[in-house]
Amino acid sequence: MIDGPSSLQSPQGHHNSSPKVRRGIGLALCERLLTEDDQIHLCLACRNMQRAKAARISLLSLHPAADISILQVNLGSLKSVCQAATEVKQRYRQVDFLYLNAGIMPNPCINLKVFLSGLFSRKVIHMFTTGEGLLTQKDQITDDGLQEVFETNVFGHFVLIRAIEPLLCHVDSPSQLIWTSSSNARKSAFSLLDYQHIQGQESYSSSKYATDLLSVALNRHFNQQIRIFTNSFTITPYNGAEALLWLFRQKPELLDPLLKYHSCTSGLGNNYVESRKMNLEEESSELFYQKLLELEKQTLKKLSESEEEYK
Ligand SMILES: NC(=O)C1=CN([C@@H]2O[C@H](COP(=O)(O)OP(=O)(O)OC[C@H]3O[C@@H](n4cnc5c(N)ncnc54)[C@H](OP(=O)(O)O)[C@@H]3O)[C@@H](O)[C@H]2O)C=CC1
Ligand SMILES: CC(C)=CCC[C@@H](C)[C@H]1CC[C@H]2C3=C(CC[C@]12C)[C@@]1(C)CCC(=O)C[C@@H]1CC3
Repeated sequence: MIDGPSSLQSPQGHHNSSPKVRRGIGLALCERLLTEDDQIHLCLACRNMQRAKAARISLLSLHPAADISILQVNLGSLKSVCQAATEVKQRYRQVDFLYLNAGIMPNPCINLKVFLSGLFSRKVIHMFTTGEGLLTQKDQITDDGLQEVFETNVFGHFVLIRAIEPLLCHVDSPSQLIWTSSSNARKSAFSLLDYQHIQGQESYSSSKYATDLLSVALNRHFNQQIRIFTNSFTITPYNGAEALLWLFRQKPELLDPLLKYHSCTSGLGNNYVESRKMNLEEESSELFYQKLLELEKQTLKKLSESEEEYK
């Protein structure tokens, strides 16, 4: 999911006659961005239009003069991602900020053994801030034949970025792409040989590590125009939006593409941003990027062939 001035943002789901506004990090970010600058144009990219409208109304109740539009996108469907990209290209000439915030962690289960041993070890704080090795998930396959967590958290965003690339790369005013990773990203959960995480049970950690790797490769390929940020465990969505808002205020050329920017909250409840070096090799990021280009080629070909069949 995406968001930002002259760009896009967070989706909401479920078929419901009176949809409630889902108060995640995406909506908190929109509120904070509009408080910072109510002249921006926000486009909320959401998978469920009812909930997108509810989010828009909620934002307008706080910022009545704000310019907010909505757009439908389901990141777990390549067809939907391609349609959304076409729509974005029709509506806008340039996207200044692209926030890729959507992410799922389906059916999480706590590994009690890891939790109990972590509780009585020196790593207890690390465990509570990263959830490292603590959670397993049950993944499933999408209609595109991909792992759902991988497609939603990584590949859907990747295809979208590439599809709207002409709106992002302007020499005179470069865009900022801010992709939500996590402190839960873990190198050992990811494998280049199984980047969709078909074989493991830590698809979320794997997908967030994949995000970190891709941010580095995208930054290189898009001529230093991409920056990544990550959250730690967030006590409230408002706190979780801290690094996202901080990045909105930064000059991209002063940021280091090998750092992740974490939203943190002190014991006294003060929010701050901390940068930490990512645990990755640039060579792996490039290899992964090439693999995704290949996957994109194959899956888009399959999609257009199946659409031809229906004609
Ligand atoms: N909460 C936390 O502690 C942390 C969160 N993060 C990351 O921050 C981001 C936001 O998290 P948070 O606000 O807590 O999570 P939420 O579950 O509240 O929000 C996630 C958003 O992603 C959307 N989404 C899910 N699947 C799709 C899809 N297929 N297509 C389009 N949109 C989709 C959801 O839409 P819908 O309403 O339709 O489901 C929802 O709006 C995620 O990337 C998450 O991984 C990182 C670190 C910590
Ligand atoms: C008392 C009791 C049963 C505590 C369990 C706590 C855990 C449920 C949390 C401790 C650290 C948390 C955490 C996350 C989820 C919940 C915990 C595992 C995330 C993995 C959520 C999504 C992220 O992106 C990062 C978070 C890191 C910390």
